[in-house]
Amino acid sequence: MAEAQAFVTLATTDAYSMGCLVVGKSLRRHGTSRKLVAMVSPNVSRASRLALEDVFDEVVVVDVLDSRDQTHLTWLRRPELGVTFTKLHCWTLTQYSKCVFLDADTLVLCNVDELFEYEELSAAPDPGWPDCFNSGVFVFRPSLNTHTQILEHTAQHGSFDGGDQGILNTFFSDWAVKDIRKHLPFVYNLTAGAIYTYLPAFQQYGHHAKIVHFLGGTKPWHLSYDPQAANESSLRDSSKNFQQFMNLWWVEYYSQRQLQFKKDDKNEDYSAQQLVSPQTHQTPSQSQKSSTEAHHKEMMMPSLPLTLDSLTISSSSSEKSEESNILFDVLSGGETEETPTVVSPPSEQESELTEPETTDDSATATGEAAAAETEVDDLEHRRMWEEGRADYMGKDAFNNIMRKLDLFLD
Ligand SMILES: O=c1ccn([C@@H]2O[C@H](COP(=O)(O)OP(=O)(O)O[C@H]3O[C@H](CO)[C@@H](O)[C@H](O)[C@H]3O)[C@@H](O)[C@H]2O)c(=O)[nH]1
Ligand SMILES: [Mn+2]
Repeated sequence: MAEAQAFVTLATTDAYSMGCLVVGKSLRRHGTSRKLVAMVSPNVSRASRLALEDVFDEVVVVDVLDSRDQTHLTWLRRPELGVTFTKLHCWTLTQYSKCVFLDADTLVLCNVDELFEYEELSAAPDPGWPDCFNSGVFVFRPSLNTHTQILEHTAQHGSFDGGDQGILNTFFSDWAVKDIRKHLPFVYNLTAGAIYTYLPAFQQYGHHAKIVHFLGGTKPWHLSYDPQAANESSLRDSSKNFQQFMNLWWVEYYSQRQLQFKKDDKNEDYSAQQLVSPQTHQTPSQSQKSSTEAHHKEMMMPSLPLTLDSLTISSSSSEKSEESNILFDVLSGGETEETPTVVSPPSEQESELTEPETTDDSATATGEAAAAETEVDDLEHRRMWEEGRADYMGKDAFNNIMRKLDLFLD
């Protein structure tokens, strides 16, 4: 019997592949010891697949299953969700004994390997109808038998919402009442909507968030990075919080470090590797570099009006705090020469990433000196960050991040 365990995600388009990339990178950042699997449909471009192969242990091609259930999907006002039936193929991954499925629109904020202690089918309540579970994050056991049963169930009963969530909730129909141990805490599937509907609860418990889920029609890849928006005084607090998660998604999207770990240390203990300081990293080989560059050129990217690699935080000793070190870690994100610098907004005709412009030498030099100075502290703080003890969702941490970004961008 298979012993290995894996996190699994899915993309049937290049846009959702961007989401998968962030899911994979955020899992690696937090030192998961489990395998990473991306299921993609045959129409996903080669460039997207290559990018995913940099991060995931396996990129598995699966056929698209489509509900074509327009009536129900129209109720949900999401005609595109029929394709989420494809998710049901995750039960065929029988090379793994247990898996955790993560929607492509999720972002992992700390190590969540403890999810593998849960049994099939464990999931968090859906905020819209808490007696249903949300199918964006769930624990399952691959089994061809279960796969067939679910497909038969689907053929017979359809899906009450037109998507996979409707099917899975009627298939695992006793989830609401049978076994409370199969109810994942909401912090494993914190939906953006909950921030709006119950802000005081978010303020009380939000800093325990472990996985954010950008449920709904607007995904992070539809919006661009906007450090100002999160500080807009006219915005309600809930919108600010949402924007901050959105910005964090972009920071992860552009981070480079995980790619090197995957390439250099495939199948090694990533958490141990991540304790290595940036200065002692092996320089990425030319082939790695060109594959990453190719990915950046070929992947469709919305505009990112930000110079991420220049965002090295100059931390004067008086300013040193856990948050600023974490920020250093998040934003510096790896070898500077590899990260795209200035990303110009794509023109109407051209959706590809525009060639990076030259970096401001003096800014980079100052940044590097500061980075070297704080190396020792960075290691310790990085370790805490990797262990998920960073609490960067805490108010101060986030304010600090936004303040630093604003300072830089001014
Ligand atoms: O064109 C698509 C649409 C979806 N997906 C995948 O399917 C997942 C679910 O779609 P998503 O757009 O994330 O749906 P949600 O907005 O999260 O809506 C809810 O409803 C869906 C349909 O029931 C469930 O799959 C979700 O888990 C549930 O959160 C995505 O994350 C992707 O992994 C694709 O690959 N291509
Ligand atoms: Mn989703």
